[in-house]
Amino acid sequence: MRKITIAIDGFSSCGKSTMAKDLAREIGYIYIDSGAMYRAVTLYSMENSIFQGDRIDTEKLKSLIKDIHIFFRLNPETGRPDTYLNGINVENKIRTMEVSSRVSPIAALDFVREAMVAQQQEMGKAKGIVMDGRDIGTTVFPDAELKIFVTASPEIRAQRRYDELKAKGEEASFDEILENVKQRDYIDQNREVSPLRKASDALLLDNSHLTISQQKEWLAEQFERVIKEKN
Ligand SMILES: Nc1ncnc2c1ncn2[C@@H]1O[C@H](COP(=O)(O)OP(=O)(O)OP(=O)(O)O)[C@@H](O)[C@H]1O
Ligand SMILES: Nc1ccn([C@@H]2O[C@H](COP(=O)(O)O)[C@@H](O)[C@H]2O)c(=O)n1
Repeated sequence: MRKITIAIDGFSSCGKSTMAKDLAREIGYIYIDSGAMYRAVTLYSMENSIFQGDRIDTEKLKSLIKDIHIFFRLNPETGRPDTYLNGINVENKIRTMEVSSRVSPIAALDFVREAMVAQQQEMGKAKGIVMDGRDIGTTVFPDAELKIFVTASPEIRAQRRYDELKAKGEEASFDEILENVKQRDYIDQNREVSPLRKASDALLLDNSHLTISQQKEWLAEQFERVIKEKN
């Protein structure tokens, strides 16, 4: 059966990776969390004095970007891919609030996007991939056979993230998370390069009132429909 490319975009913390990972596992496709790549560049920037307060030394980052190597490896315990930055597993480190609060300005830099998009396109060359992010259906894989754009209210998204952090035993403030979600949405939608937009041919999914299993079922139906059409 011919494999396809699946692009899942949308606002922060709305459940894109939850849906994407589950679908990829069930259909035997590769799953790539493109946000993890921007988070890894941000962590690298934090660890290499590229941030001076909130200011980003863009010239320094530009000169070092070729030294940033990101890859994913399946974690047999979680059954999910972990993110590696220059050979080190940074999966937990890139999910902190500090990284979340710094990632969108880094992801707005044209040379950072150019480097990440090139790697993402390389990963998807052979198709059979589910990638989630902000510009997958518009820029990375404009010819993807199945495109989804996910949304939910900021309050619902912040609550989901808050619950997740609490369940992991991490310190979390609902107000701080809500502020971060809104701030990232704003930067992601208003940046010059590849702003967050629904691709004109993407299906819109507002999952504010859907359970994880309902959205999973909906996505599986969309996949089955497209696969039938394409084969
Ligand atoms: N329909 C849903 N109902 C309730 N919780 C959900 C739903 N979908 C996802 N979640 C939970 O919401 C949280 C955020 O989901 P997820 O990490 O998949 O979002 P995301 O869109 O990939 O976020 P980010 O953009 O930050 O990477 C997770 O804790 C996940 O379990
Ligand atoms: N294709 C993408 C994916 C992500 N970003 C930026 O990275 C941030 C973190 O992404 P998460 O999916 O982990 O939330 C996100 O807020 C965007 O700023 C991007 O620009 N393009």
